[in-house]
Amino acid sequence: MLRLSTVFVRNVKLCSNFNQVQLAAFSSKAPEMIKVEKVGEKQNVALIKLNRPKALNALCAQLMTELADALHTLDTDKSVGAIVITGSERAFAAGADIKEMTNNEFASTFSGSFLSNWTAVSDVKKPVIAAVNGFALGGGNELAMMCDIIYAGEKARFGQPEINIGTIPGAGGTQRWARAAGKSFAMEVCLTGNHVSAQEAKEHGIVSKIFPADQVVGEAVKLGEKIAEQSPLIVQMAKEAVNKAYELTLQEGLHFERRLFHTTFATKDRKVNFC
Ligand SMILES: CCCCCCC[C@H](O)CC(=O)SCCNC(=O)CCNC(=O)[C@H](O)C(C)(C)COP(=O)([O-])OP(=O)([O-])OC[C@H]1O[C@@H](n2cnc3c(N)ncnc32)[C@H](O)[C@@H]1OP(=O)([O-])[O-]
Repeated sequence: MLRLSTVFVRNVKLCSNFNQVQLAAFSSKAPEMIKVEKVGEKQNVALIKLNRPKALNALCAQLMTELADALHTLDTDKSVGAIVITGSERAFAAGADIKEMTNNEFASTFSGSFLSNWTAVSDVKKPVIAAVNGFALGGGNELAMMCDIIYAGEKARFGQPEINIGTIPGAGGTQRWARAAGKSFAMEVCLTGNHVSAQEAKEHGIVSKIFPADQVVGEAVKLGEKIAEQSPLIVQMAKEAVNKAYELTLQEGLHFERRLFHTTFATKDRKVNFC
């Protein structure tokens, strides 16, 4: 069995070690590991590009802090109706940064707040679209699956290779694969570490559409623009209702949906578009 440290030596010359205390300093600085811009005809879609090309966008603490900060800012920016997260054509993200985890020990990891900001994507109220090219592995795949919609390039490779380095997915891989693709395929992905092609990912409900690599981001932005034309309030309700399907029983979910549907009749947004 490979140990994290062994894999690191074989595979990784990576970002310097950041500890959790140092991270607070990053939030006041301009981001270095992501690029954020407003795109689309009306500049109402935010495009976040993961930008650590030499490490295949491995998700180190600094990058995840910058991503969480950017998402928080964009979620409260009224000019933004949807957010697209992408990487490069070679890699969306090759996983959590293995070097940073090399010296982690059980007690400090368990009792501390190790990578606690990883859930930031799933806390965003606005729609988040992942535009995936190349490798989306480990935490990279989990990051994509935290998004609401995944568009993939023809050569995208998804997977949970954690098993190869003696650990398991830690940011939702076992749960989200099982819910989207069912037990059998989820087991195959998590127990073998095998890569999953874009086509297979689409067949198993992880990806909604596949495009040539150079069109994925553009198509994701177009989708973002289409969503951004809708009422932000109603979009938020629709997103929340769909997400409840993962949390509630069918009866509870149907009840939740009905109540939100009733609530839309109290909004100006419905009157403008309906009458
Ligand atoms: C709240 C809870 C939060 C929990 C969060 C985490 C949970 C998560 O589930 C755990 C993980 O993701 S575990 C991780 C799961 N992921 C994996 O196990 C995937 C590990 N990576 C690979 O298997 C291979 O790199 C690929 C097959 C992706 C590409 O192969 P290729 O085309 O032959 O390219 P190459 O030459 O190999 O790499 C190019 C450069 O990128 C570098 N780098 C790459 N990945 C890195 C990483 N994760 N890290 C750092 N660096 C990484 C690599 O070192 C090299 O840099 P160098 O300076 O030149 O040495």
